Amino acid sequence: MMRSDNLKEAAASGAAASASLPPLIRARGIAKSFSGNAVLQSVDLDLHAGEVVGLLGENGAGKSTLMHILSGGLQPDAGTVEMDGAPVRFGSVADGIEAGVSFVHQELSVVGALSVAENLHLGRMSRSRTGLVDFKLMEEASRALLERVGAGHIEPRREAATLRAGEQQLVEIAKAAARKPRLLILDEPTSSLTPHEVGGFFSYVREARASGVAIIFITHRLEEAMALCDRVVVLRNGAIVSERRPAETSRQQLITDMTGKPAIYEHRPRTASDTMALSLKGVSGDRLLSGIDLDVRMGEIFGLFGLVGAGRTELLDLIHGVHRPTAGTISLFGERLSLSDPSEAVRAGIALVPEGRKTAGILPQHSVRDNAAISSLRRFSRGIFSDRGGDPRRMASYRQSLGIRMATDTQEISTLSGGNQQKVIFARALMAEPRLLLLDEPTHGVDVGAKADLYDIVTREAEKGLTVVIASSEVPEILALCDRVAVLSKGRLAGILDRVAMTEDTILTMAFKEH
Ligand SMILES: Nc1ncnc2c1ncn2[C@@H]1O[C@H](COP(=O)(O)OP(=O)(O)OP(=O)(O)O)[C@@H](O)[C@H]1O
Repeated sequence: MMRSDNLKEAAASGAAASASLPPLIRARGIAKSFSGNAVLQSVDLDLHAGEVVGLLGENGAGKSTLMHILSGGLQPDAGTVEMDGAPVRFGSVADGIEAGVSFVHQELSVVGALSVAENLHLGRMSRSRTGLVDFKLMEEASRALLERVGAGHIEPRREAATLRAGEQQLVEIAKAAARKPRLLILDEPTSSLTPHEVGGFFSYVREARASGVAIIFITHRLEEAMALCDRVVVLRNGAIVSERRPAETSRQQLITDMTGKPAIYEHRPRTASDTMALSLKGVSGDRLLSGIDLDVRMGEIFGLFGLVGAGRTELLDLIHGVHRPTAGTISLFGERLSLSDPSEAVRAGIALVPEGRKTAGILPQHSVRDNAAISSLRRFSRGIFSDRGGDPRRMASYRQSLGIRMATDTQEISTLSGGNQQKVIFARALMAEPRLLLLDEPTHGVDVGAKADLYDIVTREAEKGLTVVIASSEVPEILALCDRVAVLSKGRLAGILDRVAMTEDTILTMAFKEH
């Protein structure tokens, strides 16, 4: 196992106050394989009370697997775990929780039909003296919990299904906080939070650290890891390759630790085609959008930026036929679109990579191959699995170019790491050979190296004539990829910036202007 020199020193000083005590968690020689595939190889990790440790690594590096082992959801093939110096072996997640280990997963699991308060109290409903569930008490406790994690704006009575992904994430964090854990594991907790929510969440983590909780923060956002963590551990191919302190390292160094090479993607300018691909005239609809005019040329990569609630996803939904516009017209290559559902969009040559994997229509019980084949098959036939093989050669080529990590494409998609599932969804959209590709936050959960690969592929497809519209809340993504950007604000078009005018400043100023 490779380890950097500053490693042990950093680990030891992570919690100087508790230096004389054994670490809260000491994991030694942790190994795990799936069907003969080694995912973790002899991992050693110490975690001290009162420190925030960032866990970084490429998609499929083994981060979630290691966390499942520490929290009792998986058993290691080899290795030991000690807690406060005594050996422990959690037989289940419940055992882990009992011992004070709480794991907030990447995939959300709130129960949509229940209220926020009920979700927060699942399995531990407050009861009055008469034995009835005391909703008032539950709501008050929920309000306090939500406020603690920076989610005071969420009303406890709200039905959980009506919450945004980011709000659901905060409810999950509040639920974990309620268990008063000693070790809190957070797997990509900020991927769908607004910048404001990230601020509130950071305050909670700092407060938890001050009260002695050990926190593991898994993220693909290196800036956040650098801002929040006392120590950053990098996992590569199932082994720890570095442990560093944020103040003594750089973004580039961490990327190199993760991938073995620096990942830099620069926008490649292209000459605009004369052919109009997508044209929106006075489009209103989906309750929020009003009077949108846009023209996107063939082969252009066109960004849609806006703060939460600006209408980015809603606009993509109108183009993709999820909803019909209440006014205005949408045309694709000069033909007016009148789509009544998304399957018609696929036949018209429009593919969408939707936001959020769970809602992205993956079939979790099915193989990667079946999942990748869905939309391309729909285009040519009406049955989903009429040819279950899809096009294995093209899938193999995307597997290679996107670096999709899996044992075989007959593997169930749900056994892939989160970021690799996202890449399969991306491959699926491209395999449909669309004329127009709609991307809604396409790189959530995708590691920095793979992001650069995805940008490169999108750019290469655009060079061949594919028209791309990408909604993103990440300004660096817009700047890396887009030829122009439309900024939305409260359902209206605040303005369009071309390449020369696009900077972080101009984009954000425009987005905030009418807010
Ligand atoms: N139940 C399983 N069966 C087979 N393979 C699995 C299973 N669970 C995980 N794997 C494999 O183990 C590897 C590591 O996955 P893991 O989820 O730990 O990665 P990760 O570092 O968390 O990635 P990401 O950043 O994409 O979330 C992946 O290649 C994944 O496909």
